[in-house]
Amino acid sequence: MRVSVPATSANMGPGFDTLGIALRMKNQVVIKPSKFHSVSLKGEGSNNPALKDNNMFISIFNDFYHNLSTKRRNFRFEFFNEVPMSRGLGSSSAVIVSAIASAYAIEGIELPKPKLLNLALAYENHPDNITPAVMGGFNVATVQDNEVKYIKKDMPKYLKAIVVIPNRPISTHMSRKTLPYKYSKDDAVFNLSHASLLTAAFMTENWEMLRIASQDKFHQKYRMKQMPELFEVQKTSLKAGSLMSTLSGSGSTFFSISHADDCRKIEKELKAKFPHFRVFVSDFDNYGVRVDK
Ligand SMILES: Nc1ncnc2c1ncn2[C@@H]1O[C@H](COP(=O)(O)OP(=O)(O)O)[C@@H](O)[C@H]1O
Ligand SMILES: N[C@@H](CCOP(=O)(O)O)C(=O)O
Repeated sequence: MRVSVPATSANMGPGFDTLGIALRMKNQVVIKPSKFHSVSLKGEGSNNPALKDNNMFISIFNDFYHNLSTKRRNFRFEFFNEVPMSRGLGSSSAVIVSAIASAYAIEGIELPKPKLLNLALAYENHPDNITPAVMGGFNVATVQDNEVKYIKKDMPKYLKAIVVIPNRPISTHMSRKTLPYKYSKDDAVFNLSHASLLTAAFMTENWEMLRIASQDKFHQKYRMKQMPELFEVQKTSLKAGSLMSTLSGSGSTFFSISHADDCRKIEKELKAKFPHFRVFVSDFDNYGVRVDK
């Protein structure tokens, strides 16, 4: 059985804890019944031996598997990870979503995506990464009475993401602590109006509006101060023709969107200016978590 979950970019500027989008890069796990428990890792995390013994995926999988099954089978878990950890690309959401989906699938129990999304909420209390991880596409999400309420929009193929991954991580947990405890009414209205405009721009495919609508006063500048080169990444990307360029989740990755015709030029300029960062073009994912039995 194989489960794959896409990377996600949350916030998208002003949509703090609300907006998120799924990218084509993904984490995959292949699970096979086996005599003994074993774990193999390829890609991101493979140089971290601790992940073989103390792995968030295995502990969430076990929580669900032990609840769903009376049998005590052992499994071989083969991980193929493309989503870097603590870089603002939703690695923890990818792990949570794939572990829950895997436990149900291995027991042959149907798990509708909205139910999976609500189960994932117990492990990550903001819905902006888990929603696109489960559903794919661009999503607006909120939590009401312990349920995620969301609206999804598929992304067109003629738009691409340009992803800049710095060589240093930022932990989401630590990064949230750097944010102000309170915001002024002006800042609240600024973010409310920009997030609303950004959402409307996605829904109506008014891409030229993204540059203005993606501005934020809630979190980016506080977080980007931890890695000041990110201000230059944003400037370079916008100058080279991006439609929008925002911190991805809590960082450190920077996420831009452009027309397909412009993406290689933007990628080239970012690569030339930031040779120590990983820069690449990605398609969007419109499907979300995928289970192949
Ligand atoms: N592939 C993985 N396998 C196991 N645990 C993972 C994996 N990816 C992420 N994690 C867990 O998630 C944590 C990173 O979460 P977080 O700081 O929220 O990063 P991100 O911004 O990528 O979601 C890691 O320290 C690790 O505990
Ligand atoms: N809304 C959250 C999003 C965190 O995303 P991640 O990919 O960095 O885990 C936040 O801004 O803290």
